[in-house]
Amino acid sequence: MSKAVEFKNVCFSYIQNDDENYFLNNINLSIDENSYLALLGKNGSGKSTLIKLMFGIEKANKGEIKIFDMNINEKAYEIYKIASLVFQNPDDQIVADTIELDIAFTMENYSIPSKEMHKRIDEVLEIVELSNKRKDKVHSLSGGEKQRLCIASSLVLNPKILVLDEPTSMLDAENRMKVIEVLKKIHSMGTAIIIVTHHINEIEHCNEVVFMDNGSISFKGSSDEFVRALIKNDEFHKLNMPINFKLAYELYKNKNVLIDKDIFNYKKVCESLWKYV
Ligand SMILES: Nc1ncnc2c1ncn2[C@@H]1O[C@H](COP(=O)(O)OP(=O)(O)OP(=O)(O)O)[C@@H](O)[C@H]1O
Repeated sequence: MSKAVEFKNVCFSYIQNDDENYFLNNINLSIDENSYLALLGKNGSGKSTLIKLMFGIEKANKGEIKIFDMNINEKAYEIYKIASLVFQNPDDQIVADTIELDIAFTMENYSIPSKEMHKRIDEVLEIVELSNKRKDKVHSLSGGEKQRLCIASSLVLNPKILVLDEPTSMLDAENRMKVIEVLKKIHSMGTAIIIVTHHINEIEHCNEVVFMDNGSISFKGSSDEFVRALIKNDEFHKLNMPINFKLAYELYKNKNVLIDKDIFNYKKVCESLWKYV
């Protein structure tokens, strides 16, 4: 299986010529091409920094970063064809007045023929469920729709990996779910996904989790393993845990009952709780 992302012994500091106090110190990370990975961690733990390095927005002081076997420092143009980044705030990303022009922008940069461009705009709008808004002005969209437009624009070149930095942080629960449904669809079509998020329940849809703490990777494993780690280990409780995890943690600690498989099913979590109250 190909590696979508590989970090080898990567060190990075925001302070120039600082070779002693790296913020990211010796990061080794390997992400498979079929991964749907959640990147978690407290504020300031280094999640966005890792993403910026992945896209060459910041340069590593030491080590090597490869996207599908291509070095980010040598093959940036080729990498941007197969790797797309979606920012937290859609307004940082949207460049045109209308939806179709915004989606066309990247394709124009890569000189895609006009006929193909029109076809691709239809396809990506269908994926994000905005087909009926093709001719609309961007300013008429809701926050959730704008975020889905950014996802559509990031899909035009059919990327092999899509990276999203807190795409749901500005959205209400309903719009968050819509974005998640779109991401599930994109993953099922064969695109690797990395999503930075503070919403722990979003790991339900992921197959892998990376947890960052103060510039280091302190956990990498399957989402099932991470669920069990959250329930069993005190160390993660500095996070803002959702109520289902808090209840599961208390049940495990006080009654030695482990609710891991049903953790995302509130009814089942409550049923387990009722037995002990
Ligand atoms: N351009 C910059 N110059 C200097 N320091 C920076 C810069 N960008 C980020 N930092 C610092 O690097 C550290 C990690 O920041 P980063 O944005 O990667 O964290 P994060 O985990 O994404 O946080 P959040 O969840 O709040 O978005 C923080 O201490 C931050 O202040």
